[in-house]
Amino acid sequence: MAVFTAVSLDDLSQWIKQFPLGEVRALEGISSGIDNSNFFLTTERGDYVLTLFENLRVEQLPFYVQLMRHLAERGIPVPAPVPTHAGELVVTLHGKPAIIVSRLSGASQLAPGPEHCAEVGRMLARMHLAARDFPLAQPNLRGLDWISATAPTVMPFLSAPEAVLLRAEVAFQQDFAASATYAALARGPVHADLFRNNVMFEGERLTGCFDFYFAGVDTWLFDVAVTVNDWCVDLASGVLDAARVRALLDAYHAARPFTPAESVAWLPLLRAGALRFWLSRLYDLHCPRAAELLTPHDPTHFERILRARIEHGAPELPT
Ligand SMILES: Nc1ncnc2c1ncn2[C@@H]1O[C@H](COP(=O)(O)OP(=O)(O)OP(=O)(O)O)[C@@H](O)[C@H]1O
Ligand SMILES: N[C@@H](CCO)C(=O)O
Repeated sequence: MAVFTAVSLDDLSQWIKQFPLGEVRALEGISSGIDNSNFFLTTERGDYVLTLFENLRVEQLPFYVQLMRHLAERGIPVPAPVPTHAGELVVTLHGKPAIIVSRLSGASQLAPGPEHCAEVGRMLARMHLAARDFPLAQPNLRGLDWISATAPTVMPFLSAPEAVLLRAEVAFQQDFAASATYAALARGPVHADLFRNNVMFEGERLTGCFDFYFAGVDTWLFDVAVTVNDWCVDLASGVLDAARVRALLDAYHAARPFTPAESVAWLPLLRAGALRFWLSRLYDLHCPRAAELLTPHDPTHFERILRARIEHGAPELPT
């Protein structure tokens, strides 16, 4: 269950008047999602999603919400936040910051083929280019600073082989982040969590992506790595599927060509992407938030992916 704050039709009848959306017709809690309370909202004007932020700090929200607006205005298929009559995008409901965004059509594609991966690669490149002139900046809050600070917290819970791998990979990533190759990588606002469950499809047509609440400024290639590590792996083994990797990378490259520095950085950043989610899943498993009711994601999946990248490498980027 993922409606942490109950909201009723009655609660909304006055509240909705600050938006140009007419009367509320229906409200339905959304059961997936682990961070926020989400509702499908139907009004006289159409279909929307209402989100109440349970954990994010209010000062973090402008980056995410303005980024969605910026991308939507440039034709990237992401939820468009609806402003109030007064022009506010974030308002309070039951004491929590809340937004209303447009509802995307379609459904997740949890068993993607190369054609789906090509759509994702194309959209990701277009998104990176469209965000180049986004004026707000916020670092990736799950970047290397967070990784370096969090690794010692989970270390006491790990087996000896896990601890050896985690210590070695954090050191490897710290060295790589200090290199000239890393400094040469293109950067900008990135989604940073573009997993299968955050993208919608109708058949083979991508209809949109959502969940920008891990977005931040980081290297574009890190975003590609996070995306490939989810969309192009065999979920049982963590092994990359060559056809899906090729489809995603070729489509990205056609819209935003990879640079020579990115070719050198590709394997280290695939490892960085695996490390980031291995560690966040370890943290959620061993250090759960108070009153956490949800089943944590399995960390061993990303440990396997990290070991597979270290041992077997990865297909090269297109040039
Ligand atoms: N704009 C949208 N259009 C259509 N469906 C949406 C939209 N936003 C969210 N959803 C639906 O709500 C669900 C939960 O949303 P979301 O993933 O953003 O929540 P969350 O609490 O941040 O979850 P998590 O952190 O687990 O990804 C999604 O799986 C999707 O089905
Ligand atoms: N995509 C994350 C969940 C948080 O969005 C994971 O699979 O660990």
